[in-house]
Amino acid sequence: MALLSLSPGHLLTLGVASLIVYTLGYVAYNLFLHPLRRYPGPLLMRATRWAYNVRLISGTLPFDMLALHQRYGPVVRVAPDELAFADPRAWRDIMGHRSGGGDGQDEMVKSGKFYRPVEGVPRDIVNADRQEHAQLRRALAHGFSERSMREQQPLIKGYIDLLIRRLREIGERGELADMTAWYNFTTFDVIGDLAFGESFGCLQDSAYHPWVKNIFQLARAGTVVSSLAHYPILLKLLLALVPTKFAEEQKKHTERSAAKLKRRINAGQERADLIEGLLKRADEWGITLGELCANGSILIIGGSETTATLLAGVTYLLLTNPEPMRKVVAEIRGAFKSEDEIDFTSVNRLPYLLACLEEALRMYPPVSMGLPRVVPSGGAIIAGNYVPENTIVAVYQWAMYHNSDHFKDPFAYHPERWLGNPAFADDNKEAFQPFHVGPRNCLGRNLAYIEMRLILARVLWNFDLRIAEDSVDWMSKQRVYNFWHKGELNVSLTPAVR
Ligand code: HEM
Repeated sequence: MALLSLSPGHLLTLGVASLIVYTLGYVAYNLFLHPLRRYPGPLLMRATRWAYNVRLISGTLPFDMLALHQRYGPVVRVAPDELAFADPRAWRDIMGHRSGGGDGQDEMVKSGKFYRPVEGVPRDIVNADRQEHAQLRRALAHGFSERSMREQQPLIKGYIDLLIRRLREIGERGELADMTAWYNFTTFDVIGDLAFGESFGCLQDSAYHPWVKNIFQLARAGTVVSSLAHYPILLKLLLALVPTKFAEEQKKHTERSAAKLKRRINAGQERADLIEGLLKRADEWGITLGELCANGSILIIGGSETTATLLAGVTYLLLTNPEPMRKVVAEIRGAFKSEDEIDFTSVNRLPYLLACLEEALRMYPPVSMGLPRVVPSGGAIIAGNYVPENTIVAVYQWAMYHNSDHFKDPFAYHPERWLGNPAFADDNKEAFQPFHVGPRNCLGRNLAYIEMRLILARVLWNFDLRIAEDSVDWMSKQRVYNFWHKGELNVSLTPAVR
């Protein structure tokens, strides 16, 4: 009653005062009473999540993490309820099987704030809960078996042939090729075909398909959404403000995916691709078209941008490191008599090529961010530290791999470190997990290695590459909005003289 008799001015003052008192109380709790209060970190990050969010949205988070670990040590409190780890033991403790709650049984679950299911979109293998995940993983694993991959070889080779043809045409016209785009075209076409039964036509049209463009836009918007996911009211407000044009674009995206998948279903179950295993069980498990689409889409997102990023990264690192480039080119051109001999099996006999890829995965990990997990009830021991339940925990790959505690000369490109060179004997290889560990690690790891080896070997077999002036600092100027924001990697291509 007394409130009703207050003037609007008084009500506003009261509102502001309550907000200030609440905020001060919240900050004081986080700093002095919170179960994580003893963990080190910058004051602002320990007090509120905003300092973390600003870094996430501005694309500097993976790099800032290195500076934070250098200043505060291997465990840093990066938000009131979140810890970042730069201790190699954390990989298994966070991602591993039975990484243990109080009873030593519970695995950490993926943080719903980051792996937020989208309303109306069915869950997929990446954001499914534990039980559903195990089922999906079993069904999808079929498409990643060695036998399936052998059967997929002609399809993959066809797209690499087209890539080489397009690059040759560009070279003949004396133009520069943007390798960021060309690798994206190739890997999206390959995985599009393997997951949805048809390519995106990127190589054919020498252009990004709208489906692919949409994915890149969503990744950037995702940094804002996952920041606001910690404030449900603000997130609701943001989602209500999303322009209708954007919602329509999303609707079109879903319709395009469903249409593709229907064509794949009509082609029959017997096709050596990544979705075959799921299609075979669709009736038995009652899997809907929406669920099939969601899983097809996640295969494309997980399987193309990652591989293309690494290929662009290794190409840049070789272009800016002449000695490793000379060695890898000599290895590839010395190992074969003709291009036809470069296939799934023969590329495995190129150790220096593999070392170049590993070192690129270290310096430029496609998943550079920390993918957050939540500590189960009862808490857990992570890298020797007791961490209370409900804490968000993560390992940031870029920061881990540029940490001189684990890798000698971490900012320089040394493929030799992966070939037993004694100069790098003290490197801690356990720290290096670009595909993660445990039950939710990368299902496409073998496919990724095959694609990366084949594509790089074929490009370097065919062309001498030179970096264009405008791309010399390609890597150092990048930011990360979930994905690396890569920009053009322009190179000139001259046919190799053998
Ligand atoms: C260099 C290339 C690649 C890297 C660095 C990479 C890395 C990763 C990482 C770190 C995860 C764990 C994600 C998480 O914890 O949420 C993951 C999961 C996954 N990746 Fe990859 N990936 C690559 C290529 C591929 C390819 C070619 C495919 C094929 C489609 C693929 C399919 C998957 C799938 C299906 C999952 C989810 C597995 C599960 O939840 O059980 N990835 N990948």
